[in-house]
Amino acid sequence: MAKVIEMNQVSWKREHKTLLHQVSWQVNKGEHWAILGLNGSGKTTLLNMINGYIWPTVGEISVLGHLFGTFDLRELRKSIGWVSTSLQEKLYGSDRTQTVVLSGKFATIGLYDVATPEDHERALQLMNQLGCSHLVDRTYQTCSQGEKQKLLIARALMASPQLLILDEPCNGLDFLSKEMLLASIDELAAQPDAPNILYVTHHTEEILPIFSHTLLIRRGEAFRSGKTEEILESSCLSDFFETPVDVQWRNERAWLSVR
Ligand SMILES: Nc1ncnc2c1ncn2[C@@H]1O[C@H](COP(=O)(O)OP(=O)(O)OP(=O)(O)O)[C@@H](O)[C@H]1O
Repeated sequence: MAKVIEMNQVSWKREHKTLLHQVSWQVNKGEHWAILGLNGSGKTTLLNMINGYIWPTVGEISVLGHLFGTFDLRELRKSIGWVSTSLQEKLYGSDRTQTVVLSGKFATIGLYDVATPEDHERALQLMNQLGCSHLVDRTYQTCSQGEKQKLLIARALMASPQLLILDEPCNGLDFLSKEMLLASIDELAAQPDAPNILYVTHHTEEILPIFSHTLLIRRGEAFRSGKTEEILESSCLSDFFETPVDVQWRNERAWLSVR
C-alpha cells in the first residue's frame, strides 16, 4: 500500500535534549489521522520534520514516497498544506478573503502572480465548500477566528495538496464555531479527491469519526498509534496522561473526564 508518511526509529536532538525519540509511524494513503498530545509533547517538532524543516538526527523518514536526503524538499512542500495559527498571523489583514485563498496556489503571503479565471473560480468553489463564500470581498482582518480558519483551509486546498495538516484548528473557537468548523472538515474529508488529513489537537472530542487512526505523542515518543477506537479508551488514555481518566463515547466522539 502506498505510504504517505513512513518514519523509522526517528530521533531528533537539540542542545543535549532528545525532542523526538525513536518514533516509528506509518500513514497509508487514504487514512486520516489525529495526533494527540499535551503541551510540549513534540507535535510541532514532528510536523516540522514532516515538512522537511528539520531532519532526523537518527533514523529515516519518507513523506509522500520521498525519502529525505534524496529529494528536493521545496518540491515536497508544494504537496503539503499546513494550516496553523502561526500562518494565520503572517497573512495580510488588508487583503480580501478571496485573495488570501488564491495566494495558496502560489504559496505566497499576498498575491503577486496573475491568477487565471479558473483559479478565481476554484477559489470561490473552495470558499463555498468550506461554507465561507459569504465572506467574498471582505478584508481578512474583519473575519472572525473561525472564519479565518476556514479561509486558511480553503487557501491550503488551492494548491491541491496530497497531505493537509490541520494544526489545532479549533484553538480559540467558541463551541458553536468549533462544531461548524468540524462539520466543514468532515465534509471535506468525504470528497472523493480529499487529501490525507492530519489533525493535531489536545482534545479527544475534536477527533471526528473520519480520523480512523490516532497517534499519541508523549515526551517526544510515539506512545501508541492505531485505530482511533482502540486508542481513545479509558485504560490507554489513563496510561498516556498518567492520570485516571474516563472516556465516554457520544455521537461517535470520545469525551474525556478525570476520574
Ligand atoms: N529548536 C529547539 N531547541 C530546543 N528545544 C526545542 C526546540 N524546539 C522545540 N523544543 C522543545 O521541545 C519540546 C516539544 O516542543 P513542541 O513545540 O514540538 O511541542 P508541542 O507538542 O507542539 O506543544 P504545544 O501543544 O504546546 O504546541 C518543548 O519542550 C520545546 O520547548
